Amino acid sequence: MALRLLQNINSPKDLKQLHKKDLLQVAQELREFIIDIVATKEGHLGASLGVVELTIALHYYFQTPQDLLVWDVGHQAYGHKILTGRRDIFETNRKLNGLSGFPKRDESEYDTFGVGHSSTSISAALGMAIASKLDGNLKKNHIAVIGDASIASGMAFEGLNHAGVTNANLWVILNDNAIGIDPSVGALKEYLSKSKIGVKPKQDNMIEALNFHYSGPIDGHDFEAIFEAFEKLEKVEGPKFLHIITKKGKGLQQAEENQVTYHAPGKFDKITGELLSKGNEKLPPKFQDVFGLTLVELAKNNKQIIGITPAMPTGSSLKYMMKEFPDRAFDVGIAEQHAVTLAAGLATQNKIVFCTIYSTFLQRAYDQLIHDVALQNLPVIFCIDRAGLVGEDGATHHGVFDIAYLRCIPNLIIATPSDEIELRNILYTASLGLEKPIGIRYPRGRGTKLDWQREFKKLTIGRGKQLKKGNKIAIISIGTIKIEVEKALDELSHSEEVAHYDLGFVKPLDEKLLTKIFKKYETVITVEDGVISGGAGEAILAFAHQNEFTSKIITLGIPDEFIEQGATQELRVLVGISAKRIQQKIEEVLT
Ligand SMILES: Cc1ncc(C[n+]2csc(CCOP(=O)(O)OP(=O)(O)O)c2C)c(N)n1
Ligand SMILES: CC(=O)[C@@H](O)[C@H](O)COP(=O)(O)O
Ligand SMILES: [Mg+2]
Repeated sequence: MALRLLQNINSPKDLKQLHKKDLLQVAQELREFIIDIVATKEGHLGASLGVVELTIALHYYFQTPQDLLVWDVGHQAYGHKILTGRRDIFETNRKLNGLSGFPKRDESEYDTFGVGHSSTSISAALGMAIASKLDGNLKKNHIAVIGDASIASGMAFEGLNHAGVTNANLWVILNDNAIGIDPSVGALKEYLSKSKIGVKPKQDNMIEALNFHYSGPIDGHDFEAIFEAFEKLEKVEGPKFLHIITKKGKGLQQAEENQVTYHAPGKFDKITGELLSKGNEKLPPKFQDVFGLTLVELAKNNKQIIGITPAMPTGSSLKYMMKEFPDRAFDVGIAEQHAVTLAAGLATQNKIVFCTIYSTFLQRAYDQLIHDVALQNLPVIFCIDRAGLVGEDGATHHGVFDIAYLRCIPNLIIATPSDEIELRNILYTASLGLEKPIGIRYPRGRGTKLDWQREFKKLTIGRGKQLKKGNKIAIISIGTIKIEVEKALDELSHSEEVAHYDLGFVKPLDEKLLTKIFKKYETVITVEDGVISGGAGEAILAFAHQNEFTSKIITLGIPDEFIEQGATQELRVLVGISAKRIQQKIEEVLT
């Protein structure tokens, strides 16, 4: 690919040397460059393709990095990274020790705010704008770029609400492509689509009602229209709002036509756009599909069952229930707090609610979990997806805090199924009706069992089990990290000395089983794919201490630091919970 212009753009300064008429060529080259790299290195595609013109226009018109640009979520910031000095290392995007897939303050002065979770941009940019004002810096622009799905989140509205009563030099640019990862939902989406086609009378403009100077909607792929809007809004004081319409996936036909798939498509042919993933028929299922398909099975037999996802129907596989039972399965948009309290409300009316949320996004709804669910002991079933290390999304997305942040909440059961069968059985058990809320955590990706659709078995809450006998050391694994322990034991020369237990539940702990273990073994090693501080291993340590057991206890898990991006397996090696590292630890103890 010839990068006639792009190859000479090492910073926005270089971009500004070009004539406006050259920007179309830059846009074409930038698109090709993004497609070229994402086709082989993988990552988020559609969102960055959709904002190519906007990205170029922002860096051409404004004085970045003095003017502060905040990307919401940041999955659309690939063009921004490439134009701000990271073109030649962009192929390391999302790889171990490479560029982060999201803007990150440590990485570049152009990355003004670390992102990954959505809907933070307006608050962050407003904070910067207020600080500039206090410092007497009245010329500085502060620009939040936010998508139509992200702006529907409560947090974005909190930011708009505040900004509207300030005179801050804040720009909010709404990149409206009518889709999140899945199609956008809700009344705001309807409002936006009406304003696009001019059905809404001007006086009904809700953004103007919030005291913003509003401009739009305009074609976000048209440089002239963008510059004209920038010039117009620059003249007014106080918060400004520009509504642009773009197409997600713009420039790659397949990505434009299949926007859900091409949000993050994996490897694909850069010319045809054809996906390169092989047929999946012979592979074990994804945990998400075990969840989603099992839920459909359960919902068929029980009309009280309801499903909820905040904005991740495809990722979580709730899409299966949404298709089969559209009246009982809800995508509520990027609204984790609402999702949890909605679940609580439904549970007060005796509905059996399965609320599926990525572990990292459940952090958003912590108070709702405590105040609305646990405190009232409402038996909501939280299906905590993407638990553990998630790989290339990195520090913003790893689901490593959940055990620690859930363990301290009274009433809450924490289940850590160790494979697909256990997941299926705990979903079934929960559907029969529990007296308390439960969090069921499982990881991103596939399990190991092709024959997972076995007959349901009711589990006893709080019961762990022995998987392998041994006489010297006991390994207790928590959840699906069991597989790494099994591999470690397979390759161990003195494996008869090592027993293996599956904890099953972090809360309540299987005290009977733990008592047996501590009475028998000199050394106990716990292995989890969550943080050590406050994790399951520490729960076991506390149990041993309280009961005056004297075995040596070694806790393996995520150390007290943020883990960056990389392949999940690479990261497991790094933190010491891969099969090899567990084996080394056992050998250390045995010698
Ligand atoms: C708090 C939170 N919930 C969910 C997500 C997952 N997520 C990432 S991007 C995205 C959709 C964003 O859509 P939009 O804001 O319209 O941007 P677009 O992808 O269309 O550019 C979602 C749901 C997230 N990053 N953060
Ligand atoms: C940017 C973002 O938050 C999502 O696109 C996330 O990367 C999805 O993760 P999964 O690929 O695990 O569904
Ligand atoms: Mg969108």
